Amino acid sequence: MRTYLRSYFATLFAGDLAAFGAPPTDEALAGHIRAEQVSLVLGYSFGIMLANACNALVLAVALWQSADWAFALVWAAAVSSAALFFGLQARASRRIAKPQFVSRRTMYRLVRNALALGTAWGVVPVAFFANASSGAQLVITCLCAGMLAGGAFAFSTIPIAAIAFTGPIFLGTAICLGRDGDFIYLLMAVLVLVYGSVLLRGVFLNAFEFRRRIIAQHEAERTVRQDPLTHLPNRVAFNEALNGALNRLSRSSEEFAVLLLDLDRFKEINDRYGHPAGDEFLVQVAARLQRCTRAAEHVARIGGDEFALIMSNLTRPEDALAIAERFVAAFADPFPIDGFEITGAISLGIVLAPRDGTTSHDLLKHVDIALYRAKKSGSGTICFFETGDDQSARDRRALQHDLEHAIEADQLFLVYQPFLDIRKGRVTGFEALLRWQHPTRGLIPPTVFIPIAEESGLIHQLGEWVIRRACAMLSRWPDDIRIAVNFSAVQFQNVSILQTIVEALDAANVAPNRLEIEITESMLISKYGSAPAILNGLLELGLTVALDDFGTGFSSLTYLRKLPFSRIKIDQSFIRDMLTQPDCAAIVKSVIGLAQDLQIGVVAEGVETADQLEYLRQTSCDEVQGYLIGRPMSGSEISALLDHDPQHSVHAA
Ligand SMILES: Nc1nc2c(ncn2[C@@H]2O[C@@H]3COP(=O)(O)O[C@H]4[C@@H](O)[C@H](n5cnc6c(=O)[nH]c(N)nc65)O[C@@H]4COP(=O)(O)O[C@H]3[C@H]2O)c(=O)[nH]1
Repeated sequence: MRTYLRSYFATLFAGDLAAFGAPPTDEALAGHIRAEQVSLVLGYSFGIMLANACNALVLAVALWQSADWAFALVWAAAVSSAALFFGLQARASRRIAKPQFVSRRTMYRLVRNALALGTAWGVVPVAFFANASSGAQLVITCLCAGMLAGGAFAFSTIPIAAIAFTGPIFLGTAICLGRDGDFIYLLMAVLVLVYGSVLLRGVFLNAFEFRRRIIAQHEAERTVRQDPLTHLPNRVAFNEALNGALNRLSRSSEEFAVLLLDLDRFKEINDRYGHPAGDEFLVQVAARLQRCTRAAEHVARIGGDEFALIMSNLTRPEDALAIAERFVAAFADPFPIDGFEITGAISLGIVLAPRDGTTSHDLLKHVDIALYRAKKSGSGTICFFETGDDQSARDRRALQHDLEHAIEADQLFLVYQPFLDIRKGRVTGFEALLRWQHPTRGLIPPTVFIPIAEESGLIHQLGEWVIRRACAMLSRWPDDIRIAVNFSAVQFQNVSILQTIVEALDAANVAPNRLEIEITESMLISKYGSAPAILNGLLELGLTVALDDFGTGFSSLTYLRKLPFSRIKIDQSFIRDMLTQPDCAAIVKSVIGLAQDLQIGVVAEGVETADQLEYLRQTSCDEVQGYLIGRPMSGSEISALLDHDPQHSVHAA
């Protein structure tokens, strides 16, 4: 019972209408309602307090001739200075941004102040009415009535504060009127009672309506600011929180950190296990991330697989690192979804404000750059932003700018690396590899500029150029020679590539089966929806498709069964180590066996030594490619080579 009463009174004095039968809310929402109530009261406070001070002075003047003038003067001085003090305080706090949450303690203080001021006015009829002149009595009556109405209006959203303020005035008036015993005064007392109850009823109706409106508005805002899947704050809420943190930084130098997290290989999970499983994965990730943070901090989901956290009041950068490490550790255990154990991982970028920026634009740009470096360094990496990062981002942008003009400036060219049929000892074709001769930076390798082209979308233009150039070159070579062209995952976004291929083959007048497209494993499970359509389109056109870098990506055995590849290319990392590491040798042997069983060709990439070639010959590998057979060469070198040896019997060195 005691606990019940204690909790009831705590709710009552916190201005919560649940104490008067309204449905209870959680503390976060209750705090938000209190913030709205207090903000409204503060809005009126300065004017009302000024009126209080004036009224107190009017009363002192009206009682100047009365026997109680000295007490009235002291009373008026105390009330008007208290009213002015509170009024100025209210005005000052209005200048500060409106809080989203107000504690119960603040509301207790407000109710207490209302009671104190109400009591001060309640004293007036009791202490001064009897000895006052009839004119002064009229002034007292008017003032009390005005105070009652004003108080009820000011506290119309907080009934308990309205009761605390008006209650003593009603009581004082009732005592004053009842004490005399005069019938007219008794009638007046009844009138005051009726008047009071109508006033309070109005206060309650208004307060309930106000609360209902705030809750509805809060719900609406929550849907705008909340990610519907994970129920975490979304990008809108995150941006607001970031602006709030920046405001606090400028006002009170409160430092903070922004952590940006990206799920590694989320697209693969989505594609492999289906979208419902992908959604469930995100929900579980959100819950694990939220468990790693401090109570007042909320991880936000700001993109498909991107999460962010603002760590306010940061004392040391190590604190941000500690949370980041907790995030990484949260992925140690797999996620149980639909009977599967799905493993996940994240990469993280961190910026510190003000060190890394004092505007949201700079901070977001820099955290993105830090995340980019983290992702490049591999899963589970955490990177703080470094000034050098900015330089490398600028470099990337400059390179992208130059790449935009590289085709028309004739800076791109293809080199060709041969495939050797081991059994026949002759060249069967060449892989076209793109090169960029930059006017000032020299020769830039594709591993540098292809990712930039992919990120910027330039790859479509580049890819089309490569296809046309490769087909044109192919037309100069014998009919039994094929050419292989690399395809990026991004190119699978653009169905028009099929048209380009048809046009290029037509223009060069070469048979489609001489053109091979090399795609990587990761492309098969890429996010690009049109991938299967384009793959089938390629096959329908009569092209062959090779699976590049086999063994380095996600297991694509299922795809091997589903899609009619003509060749698998074993990644060079396995070839490099197969003579020293038994596991690599086992993988090479089983991939060759697999290709034979599936009746498709198999090429070993990166063959550099005669021993490697011999081993591959013994394991019945079909074709090899690597520096031992030939480095990438220019078109004219290849033409000269083929002209010189019509049988293409280029033997290994
Ligand atoms: N250490 C060693 N390396 C060898 C050996 N034999 C060949 N290589 C290199 O291995 C890479 C093989 O190409 P990739 O796996 O398709 O990997 C290619 C491919 O993914 C991409 N790329 C090249 N040209 C194009 C293109 O036109 N379009 C697209 N989308 N990507 C391209 O750039 C990657 C790198 O190309 P490159 O720098 O030309 O590097 C080439 C080649 O020069 C060897 O015996 N030892």
